[in-house]
Amino acid sequence: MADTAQAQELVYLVTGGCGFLGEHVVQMLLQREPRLRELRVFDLHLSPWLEELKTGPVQVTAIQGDVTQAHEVEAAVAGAHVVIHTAGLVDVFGRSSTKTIYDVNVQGTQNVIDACVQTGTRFLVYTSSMEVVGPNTRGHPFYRGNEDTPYEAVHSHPYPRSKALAERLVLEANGRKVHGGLPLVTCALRPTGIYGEGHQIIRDFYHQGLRLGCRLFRTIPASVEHGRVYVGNVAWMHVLVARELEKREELMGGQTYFCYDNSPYKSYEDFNMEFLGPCGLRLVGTRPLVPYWLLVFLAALNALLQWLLRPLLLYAPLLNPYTLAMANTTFTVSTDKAQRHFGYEPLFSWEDSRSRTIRWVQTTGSAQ
Ligand SMILES: NC(=O)c1ccc[n+]([C@@H]2O[C@H](COP(=O)([O-])OP(=O)(O)OC[C@H]3O[C@@H](n4cnc5c(N)ncnc54)[C@H](O)[C@@H]3O)[C@@H](O)[C@H]2O)c1
Ligand SMILES: CC(C)[C@@H](O)CC[C@@H](C)[C@H]1CC[C@H]2[C@@H]3[C@H](O)C=C4C[C@@H](O)CC[C@]4(C)[C@H]3CC[C@]12C
Repeated sequence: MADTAQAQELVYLVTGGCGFLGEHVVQMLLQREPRLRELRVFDLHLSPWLEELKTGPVQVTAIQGDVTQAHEVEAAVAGAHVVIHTAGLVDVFGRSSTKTIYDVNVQGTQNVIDACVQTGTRFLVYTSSMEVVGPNTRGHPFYRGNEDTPYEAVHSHPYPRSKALAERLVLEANGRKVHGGLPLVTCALRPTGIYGEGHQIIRDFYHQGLRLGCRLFRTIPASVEHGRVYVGNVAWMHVLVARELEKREELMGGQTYFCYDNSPYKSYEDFNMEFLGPCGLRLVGTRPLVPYWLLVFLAALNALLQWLLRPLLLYAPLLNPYTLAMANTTFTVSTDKAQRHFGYEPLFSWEDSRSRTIRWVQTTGSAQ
């Protein structure tokens, strides 16, 4: 728990606080925000671990709610000093309808903004995504770019489109007068591919490898870099930006920041092997074992099967046209904007991030 030498008078709200990133943001706030009096955790699905947090010095208020319901959001926001909005539908596998993705990611974000304005909450941090930039539908590489790198952000998939629209709503809301007459101060954080304890996709790859005789088969060229960032460092950036937003509102208000740390630049599959290798898996092939055209065909077949089977069951494999295109397009960031604007430095080294993730994957293997 954080040192309580400072007066505890702040109320924070974390939407999506029971999610993969949200849980780490909640824990990081409790450990590193000494001014916290109350921490509200708002989520559609509340997790049992919340109960363990209710014995500490900070009042942890679990709120089961839906960001698409404006009245529920307003009730949760009322009285909060800061809102960290991580709630979202992260779906690139075709599990949810386009409407549902927009309802949650766009309308839900609009509801959070409106609630801040109506209740007088002045500081809003939004969890955006690298995908609001790219990779774009043209497959243009984004090689170690930054927040100012020119890039044609063109999307067709509902998830990146919804994130881009939501981010624009948040940034445009910066400066709006909230109840009480003071300006709303907003900013958006853009994590690249987050990894770490609780990451469902790495768990899926691990279990897939176990089923294939402790092997995974390379499908992506090793030369295609994909940006990755440790969940603890993303959580730390959220806590830091929320703290500094009040002191530096002129500089930080309305800004976007990529989330970054010292995780190495590797292909998506090679990066995953940093954790899956020590857990007993090996990646077969120094280059893709099947030709790209065959992967395109298989991805399209998966999409067709998903559509045909939808009335009967949800078929949502990792390989689909969108995930294949993403994995095959270089997208990495190299920036220090967060350091320059609010003094961000990664809290966890690459070595620490890696060992923590390996330990977690090893526990999930026994828990399958
Ligand atoms: N995972 C990544 O690699 C990654 C990368 C960049 C950005 N992001 C963004 O980070 C945020 C969190 O992502 P995550 O990976 O932790 O996903 P997640 O699915 O683990 O967490 C999302 C949380 O939001 C909650 N939620 C969903 N719909 C809701 C609703 N209608 N009302 C209230 N709560 C709702 C879910 O219950 C869940 O707890 C998302 O906004 C996502 O776009 C994720
Ligand atoms: C089946 C193979 C082609 C395999 O290599 C596919 C990997 C694929 C599931 C992932 C490749 C890139 C990932 C995405 C990326 O890390 C960034 C994202 C942004 C974030 O906001 C949400 C998650 C994601 C879309 C992430 C999802 C998995 C990949 C597509």
